[in-house]
Amino acid sequence: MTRPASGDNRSLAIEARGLVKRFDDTLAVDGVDIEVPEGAIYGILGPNGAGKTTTLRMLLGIIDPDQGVRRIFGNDRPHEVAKLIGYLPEERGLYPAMKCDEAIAFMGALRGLSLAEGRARGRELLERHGLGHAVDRQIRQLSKGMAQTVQLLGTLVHRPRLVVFDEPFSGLDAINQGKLEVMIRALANDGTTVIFSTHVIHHAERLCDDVAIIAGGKVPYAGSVDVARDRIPAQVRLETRSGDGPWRAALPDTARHDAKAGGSHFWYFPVPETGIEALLKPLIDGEAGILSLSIERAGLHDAFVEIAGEAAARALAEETAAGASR
Ligand SMILES: Nc1ncnc2c1ncn2[C@@H]1O[C@H](COP(=O)(O)OP(=O)(O)OP(=O)(O)O)[C@@H](O)[C@H]1O
Repeated sequence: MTRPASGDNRSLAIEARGLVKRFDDTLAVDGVDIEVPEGAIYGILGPNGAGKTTTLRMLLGIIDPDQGVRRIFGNDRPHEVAKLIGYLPEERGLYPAMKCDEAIAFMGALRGLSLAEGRARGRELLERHGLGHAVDRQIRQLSKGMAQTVQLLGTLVHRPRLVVFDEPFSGLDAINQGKLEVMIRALANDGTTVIFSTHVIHHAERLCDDVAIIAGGKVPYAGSVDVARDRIPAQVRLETRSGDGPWRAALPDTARHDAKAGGSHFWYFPVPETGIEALLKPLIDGEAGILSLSIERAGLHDAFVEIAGEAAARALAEETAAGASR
């Protein structure tokens, strides 16, 4: 099933306006507005301490905002719709003595599911996600990644309409991160709305229809990933055999030039307003010797730098590197 593009008239799973939260002298969240359409995969992207967890907790009603409103499926009292929501908190943890199916059933019971139903569904979920062999194992006998997957499955046991994952990729190896991406896409394909926080740009870029970029408690951008990327003009990457000649006049003065040891030359510049075709004739007639030519669209990383600034992007990159080496 193809999901509709963001920005259409779907109803909103989450609507937050002007959320503010202060802890003593820390302004953790400073006027956050977000809109999450039903069925979307939505990312809250930002470095450590940006306000991601505080925002998610306010959306869920775990804490109340000092100012602002939030509506979940149109209801401004999140507790009243708790049974429609699955939540993976940043602090992971299940009771170590419980067996996997019991742990999932327990999480279901907290959302109104009977224990028998929760256990049956837990077994089904474990089987479907490659953990059928672990059904009767206690949580304490699992690896950290497996325990985290069980907790994730526990958030789905009651078939929520909305799932809220706080840094769901942290603590998972690359294989389990890949499986989680598949799971998130499958949830959205079935109509479940997914909102997750992350400090890793490529998870947001690969998965999300929409993102809120958050830094220092503020959201300088909330909207479509594609629109964010298109804020930066696409770049031409041209490789030529020749390094000079009359054809150079066809390139903008600002083109960046790299001469390679192998003898070829690279030129980087924004796609000219006249289009790429107008460049080709002077290059060919002037015998520039075109070796390669491509148009490269900006990634979400470039957009993040533009929107949130170098310092926030550096903080994000440092956390990603630290996470990879843990
Ligand atoms: N209960 C609290 N008491 C005091 N300060 C808090 C509390 N919770 C969060 N903060 C502060 O609010 C700011 C935002 O924290 P928050 O946890 O929302 O950020 P985050 O983007 O989720 O970062 P991280 O990924 O590191 O958790 C930080 O400066 C944090 O220290």
